[in-house]
Amino acid sequence: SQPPTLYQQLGGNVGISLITDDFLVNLSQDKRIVHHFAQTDIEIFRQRLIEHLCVVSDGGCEYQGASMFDAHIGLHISQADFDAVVGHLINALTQQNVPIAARNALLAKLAPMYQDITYH
Ligand code: HEM
Repeated sequence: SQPPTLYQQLGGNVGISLITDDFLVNLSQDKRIVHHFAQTDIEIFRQRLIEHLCVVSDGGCEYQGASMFDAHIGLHISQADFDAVVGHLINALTQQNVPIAARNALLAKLAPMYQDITYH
C-alpha cells in the first residue's frame, strides 16, 4: 500500500525506455538542435539517458555516464536549446500517457539542471 514511486509512475524500465525512444525521435526531427548530436553514438547515448532518468526518478539504477556539468562542457548550450530539449521530453511523456502529476514531478527534478547544462 505504499504510494507508487516516480520510477513506477513512469512505467519502470519499460516505460522509461519507451519515453526515451520517443524523446530521441522528437530530438532527431528538430533542426535547431540535432546538429549537437552529429558525433553521438545514439545507442550508448540512449542507454545513458535511460539510466539517468531511472536515477532521477529514484529507480535504484546505476548511472554510468558523466555528470551533467561534464557531459555538456564546451557545447555552448543556450537556454533556448534547453527549453527545446525539455519540450521534446514533455512531448515524449505525453505520447507515453504519463499522468500529468508524474510528468510535472519529473520536470521539477530536471529543470534545476539547466545551471549545469547551459552556457559553458
Ligand atoms: C534536462 C536537460 C538534459 C538532460 C537531463 C541531459 C542528459 C544527458 C545525459 C544523461 C547525457 C549522457 C552523458 C554521458 O554519456 O556521459 C547527455 C549528453 C549530451 N547532451 Fe544532454 N541533457 C540535457 C540537455 C541537453 C541539451 C539542451 C543539449 C543540447 C541541445 C544536450 C546535448 C547533449 C550532448 C551533445 C551530449 C553528448 C552526447 C554524446 O555522447 O555524444 N543536452 N545529456
